[in-house]
Amino acid sequence: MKPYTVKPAQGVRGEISVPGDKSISHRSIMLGSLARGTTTVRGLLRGEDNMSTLKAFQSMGIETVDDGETLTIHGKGLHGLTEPTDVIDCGNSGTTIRLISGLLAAQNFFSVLTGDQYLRKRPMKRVLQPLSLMGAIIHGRAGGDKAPLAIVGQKLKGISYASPVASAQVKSSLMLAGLYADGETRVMEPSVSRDHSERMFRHFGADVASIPGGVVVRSGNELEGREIVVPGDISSAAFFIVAALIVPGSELLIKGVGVNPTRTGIIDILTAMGGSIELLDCRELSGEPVADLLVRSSILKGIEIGGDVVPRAIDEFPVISVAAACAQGRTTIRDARELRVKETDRIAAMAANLRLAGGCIEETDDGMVIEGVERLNGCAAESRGDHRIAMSMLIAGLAANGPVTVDDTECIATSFPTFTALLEKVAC
Ligand SMILES: O=C(O)C1=C[C@@H](OP(=O)(O)O)[C@@H](O)[C@H](O)C1
Ligand SMILES: C=C(OP(=O)(O)O)C(=O)O
Repeated sequence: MKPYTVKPAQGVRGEISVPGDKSISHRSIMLGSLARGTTTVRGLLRGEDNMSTLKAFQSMGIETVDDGETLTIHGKGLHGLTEPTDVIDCGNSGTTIRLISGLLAAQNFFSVLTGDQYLRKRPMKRVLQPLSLMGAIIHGRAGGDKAPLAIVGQKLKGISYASPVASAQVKSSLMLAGLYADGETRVMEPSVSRDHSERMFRHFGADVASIPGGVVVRSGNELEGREIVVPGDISSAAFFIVAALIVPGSELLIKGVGVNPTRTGIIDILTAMGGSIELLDCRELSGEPVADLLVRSSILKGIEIGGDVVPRAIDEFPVISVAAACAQGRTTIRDARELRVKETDRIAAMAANLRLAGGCIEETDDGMVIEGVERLNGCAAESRGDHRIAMSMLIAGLAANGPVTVDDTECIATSFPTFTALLEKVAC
């Protein structure tokens, strides 16, 4: 347990850079390992989730050198991984376990994947079921839905799969399997999820193409080592964007944030609520759009949120619920049932925590209804071991009328190890 307390702030001011994008960091380690030759990654997120991915590839014979600035990966080509001699521990990372399940299903060796107490409760059938259609042999607890997973690598065949959920993890897992499968692998999704895999596959020379509502991968191309620069994580920037909007007297510049349109739901939602967020100096890094964000405190208004914007902002709903609790009027969030199967049930966790802070919030099956209050209270909040819940409640503390203490903030290291240091830098 590592409690942390945030006191009400007079403003959130200055200039910061947030650490590298978690999704892009995972994919750069994976594709760098599968490519021939050297890949260099600058701006890699060194959070616990990404370190789980890095250790997984090291345990399969990949050599890496990290000088603190650049991670160098000595890739061994598509068929260069070796059988891990022990169980691979994916820690808290859904992205690690789901993506590498697709990759390992196609290797000529046996592997076992597990994770922490939270990851072992999360559903895996969403990837294992389509992988089994490709010919994968994967056993898991709870009828094949929960880790630990035992994977007996096989020759796979391409399939055409329409995923019932918009999930970049499902899509990417099948894309990785598709690098090895006979023929082509098509994945369709009900609305667009983050497309970092598509962009990075292309960057490394894989045969990948966008099709209406999805993506197609053909096996055959070797991947070639590349130089990658990872942009700042918009999911991490989101906490500071909301902080600057809800604390009066704020003006914050967040430099070098990834603004891939499949991730900018948070900007669209907060702008629709009346938030002042300017995109400055838009540019491109390794095939990903980047901008500096200038955020000024704003009077927010409640809105209706649902549909296609939801997967484009999926990790941001905990902090969006904080913004909604500080807005005028009612915010309704729909179509966000996926929040119930993240590190924790994020709908239940935010409803309980915001109520402790004097918020007026009702849970629905697939979202929440939040009535804004004039000012949140100080309170003792519970992270439930979920990094995004911990950070969201600390942001709520900046705008509350008394201190907010979060009971356990160790989990923040999952995605944003420098969070409290940056908070102390900009909160006045
Ligand atoms: O592919 C990725 O990097 C991720 C996809 C999302 O999960 P789902 O695919 O389950 O929506 C997101 O919540 C997660 O933090 C990262
Ligand atoms: C849900 C998340 O990640 P993952 O699924 O990789 O554990 C997250 O970072 O909010």
